[in-house]
Amino acid sequence: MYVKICGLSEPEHVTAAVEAGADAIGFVLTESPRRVAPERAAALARLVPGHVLTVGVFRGEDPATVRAAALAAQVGAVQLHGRHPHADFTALKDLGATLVRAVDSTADLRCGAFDEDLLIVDAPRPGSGLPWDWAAVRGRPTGRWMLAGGLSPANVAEAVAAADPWGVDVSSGVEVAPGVKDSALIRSFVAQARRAG
Ligand SMILES: O=C(O)c1ccccc1NCC(=O)[C@H](O)[C@H](O)COP(=O)(O)O
Repeated sequence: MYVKICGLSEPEHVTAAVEAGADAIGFVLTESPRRVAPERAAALARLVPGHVLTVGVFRGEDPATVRAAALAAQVGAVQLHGRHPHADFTALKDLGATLVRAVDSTADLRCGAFDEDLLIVDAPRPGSGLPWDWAAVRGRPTGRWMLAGGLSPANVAEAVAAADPWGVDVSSGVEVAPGVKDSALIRSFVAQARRAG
């Protein structure tokens, strides 16, 4: 089970996620209570070993803005959240970064349909922490796809059993307050996700 921990902003939580065995770590570079400046993301990314993917998260920005911020943040992946057109992914292909398309369950759920490398199937409002009907997508997404939206250490096993994803992604569920991550919850989520699949 591939595990992404998203919305990190403090060194101690980046280190906790790496030591817990997370496969990917996300830094929000768009409007959000979790937003960090690209330069801070770059400083945090320097704490991450090469086998862990660093992901810059965007929603609605144009490719030129994404490119500039991703280069400044020195992340290995860019995640475009929402209804970005195929052309946005095409425009970013030469960045050499892993491309992540993040959508809700009403979108095209074939990983690679927009030339992305990874797909996230999320709740309608990203970063909301609200569970949704994960079972409703079972069998629909193809390829390397992650389930997101309202996951937590307490429910990730249930969510994996319901949707049978390739991976999982969490933000709110490992926080003690909006935007405030908790190292124990991060460790617990990774452990529970590994156990689930
Ligand atoms: O996390 C945010 O604040 C956010 C804001 C705007 C666009 C995307 C955002 N997060 C993207 C993620 O990949 C989250 O991990 C995902 O939406 C799951 O969030 P949660 O339901 O809080 O676990």
